[in-house]
Amino acid sequence: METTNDLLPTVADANERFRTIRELGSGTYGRVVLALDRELQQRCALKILQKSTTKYRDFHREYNYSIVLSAHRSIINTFAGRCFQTADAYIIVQEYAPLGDLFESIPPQRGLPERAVKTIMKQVASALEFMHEQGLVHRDVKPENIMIFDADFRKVKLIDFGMTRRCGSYVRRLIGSIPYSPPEVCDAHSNDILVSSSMDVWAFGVLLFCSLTGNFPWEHAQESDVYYNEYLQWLRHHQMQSRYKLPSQWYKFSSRLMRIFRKMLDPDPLKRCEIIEISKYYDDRWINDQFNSHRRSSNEDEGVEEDFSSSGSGTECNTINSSTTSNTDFEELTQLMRNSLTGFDNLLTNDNLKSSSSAATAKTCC
Ligand SMILES: Nc1ncnc2c1ncn2[C@@H]1O[C@H](COP(=O)(O)OP(=O)(O)OP(=O)(O)O)[C@@H](O)[C@H]1O
Repeated sequence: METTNDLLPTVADANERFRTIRELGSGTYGRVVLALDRELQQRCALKILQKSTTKYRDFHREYNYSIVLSAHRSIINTFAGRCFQTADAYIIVQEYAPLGDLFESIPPQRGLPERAVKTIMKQVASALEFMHEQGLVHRDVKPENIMIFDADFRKVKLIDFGMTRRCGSYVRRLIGSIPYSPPEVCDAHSNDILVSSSMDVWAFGVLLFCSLTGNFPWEHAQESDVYYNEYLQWLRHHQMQSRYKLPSQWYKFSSRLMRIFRKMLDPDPLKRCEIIEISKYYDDRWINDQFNSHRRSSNEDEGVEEDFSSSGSGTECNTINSSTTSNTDFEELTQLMRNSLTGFDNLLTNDNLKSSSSAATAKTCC
């Protein structure tokens, strides 16, 4: 029998201790509010998981992982002693991130400057590496789950351990996928999917692309997706050492960055690199100079790039500007995903969704 009173103190009136200030976000399983802890006179984030929609087992798992992982400097701090439950909900009390999440900071169709992305990715990679060392897989790496604490991105933290599972365990296949889902999840035939840290590596690669471009590389990592298929064709030719035109949405990246993309975004999970691999690339230039809209000078030396001038059957390479590089619109698609997370009723009333194939896929994670 499940018991709910062994883990958290039950509070009759949460308002006695916490004053709600405003809603910070909502997701599949609950909502997050900014509150003032009256006792400590400190602002904090309350993640409210309704008992009607959250099994005790799921809350218990997320709570425990959140506490254990708090030890890492790039993972959100969960205050074990302050969490509580009411008659209706479990409340996880966490430190408040004043600058919101990374999604809100990425300029759509433009992306963040290379330097900022490197600063962010170093921290996210370190957090994921820590998780993987503990034998845990996050399974929901995306910009909405990376919180920002300062304008220079020197302090960012990973949140949301609701999907986290032990490496080597099995999870039920979900219907649909999101752009961060790896191909083995998108294409899963069996009902049970083996959890592996390589899932996070794939999502990290997509996150890297999104942060640098403000676009998604594809909507789904499936051959039926034209952008994914283009990437796949290019990758296959590259592996056979034959020349093939790099799809235009990858055109701005240096050959070094394309190398790490190939290692992280390998369709075969067994061939994917570890998260730590990225650390070998921080000193390299990631964006080709002529495409770097954030650069100050245009006349710096360039590395030798691959495939740019070769002919092939891939998409025509376009000059980089906001319209030609946009494949899957980052802002629209992520907004669709966010809207969908607020409830299925909203999905049906949102005009945007009616014309988008992502509607049915938006409710799931990798
Ligand atoms: N500590 C925090 N400080 C500030 N905002 C936060 C904090 N935690 C969460 N949020 C906001 O609330 C949103 C949802 O949080 P969270 O991902 O934990 O909920 P969820 O229900 O698990 O969401 P999802 O279904 O998307 O995984 C985040 O994207 C973020 O914008």
